[in-house]
Amino acid sequence: MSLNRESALNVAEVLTEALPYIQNFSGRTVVVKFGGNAMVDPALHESFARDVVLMKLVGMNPVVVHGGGPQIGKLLEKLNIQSHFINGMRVTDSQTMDVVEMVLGGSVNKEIVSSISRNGGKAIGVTGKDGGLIQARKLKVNRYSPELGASEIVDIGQVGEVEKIDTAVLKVLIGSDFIPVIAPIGVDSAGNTYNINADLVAGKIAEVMQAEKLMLLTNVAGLLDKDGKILTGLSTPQVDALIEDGTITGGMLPKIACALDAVKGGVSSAHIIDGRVPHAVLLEIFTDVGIGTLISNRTP
Ligand SMILES: Nc1ncnc2c1ncn2[C@@H]1O[C@H](COP(=O)(O)OP(=O)(O)O)[C@@H](O)[C@H]1O
Ligand SMILES: CC(=O)N[C@@H](CCC(=O)OP(=O)(O)O)C(=O)O
Repeated sequence: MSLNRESALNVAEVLTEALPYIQNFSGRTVVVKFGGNAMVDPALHESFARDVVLMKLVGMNPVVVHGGGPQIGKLLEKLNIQSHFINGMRVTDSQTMDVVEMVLGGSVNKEIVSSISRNGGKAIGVTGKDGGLIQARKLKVNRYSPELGASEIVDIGQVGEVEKIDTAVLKVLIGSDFIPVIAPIGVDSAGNTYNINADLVAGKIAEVMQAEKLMLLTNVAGLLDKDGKILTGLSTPQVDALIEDGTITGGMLPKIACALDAVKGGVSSAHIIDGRVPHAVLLEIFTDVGIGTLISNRTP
């Protein structure tokens, strides 16, 4: 692409504006969760990969955790396997688990690794089974039952929560300048495999790595109120009230919970941002343009 003098000056301006951010974040870990909904558009997939490569080139340590809910849904549908969600979690029997592992650990993971490689980065794809990265246990889900008039624990199959992250494999990869690309599948000490919501994995990884930022890319502009306005800078009690009055539901539930947990656990800030915006990651990191919902340990 050739630039005229005016646009070349704009480029120079943008680069100098980015300088303090590059200096501040150099050597810091940034965990980026690439949601399944945000990755359906090939052009956006490519711009995401370029952003990650650029972050690495300017000295940050990006760690990618990916979802793949819609991609899992498509294959289940093809195979005529019914699927449903409780509290934003996919009910996972053993047949569904096989499909989840195939899609997350296989096609989706390798597609992201390939697009990062195509754009000049060195990525390595792993699932939580590799190097014992994600030790999991069965998730107990509490759901309000109108029949009982109280909440009850429901069994949603092989759905897990993170018990422990063993960072050894991540440190080896980052130390050798690879970009880790992580599929949210965990395993327990008995060898049982678990399907884990990708937001929860991203939050825990950000916490144990004491990341500078946790960025959750999704298919909405951020956390929205009932009128569709973006909410930002929220405290835990405010979030609890929004869950209680039904403003936050479905896939936004694990997202907001893990963002709050991550900042409580020492991550400087968590961002829920619109993955449908080209270069959403770069805009968030290198500019003052506040996009999406920010949750930081500086909120009241
Ligand atoms: N208050 C809210 N603000 C924004 N999105 C919400 C809210 N409550 C529920 N949602 C739903 O959460 C979805 C995002 O979660 P999810 O579908 O799991 O995305 P991803 O695949 O990116 O993880 C949105 O598309 C929206 O349907
Ligand atoms: C337990 C559970 O719900 N696991 C998710 C894992 C993938 C995921 O989290 O994908 P997104 O980020 O695209 O939603 C699922 O089976 O869909």
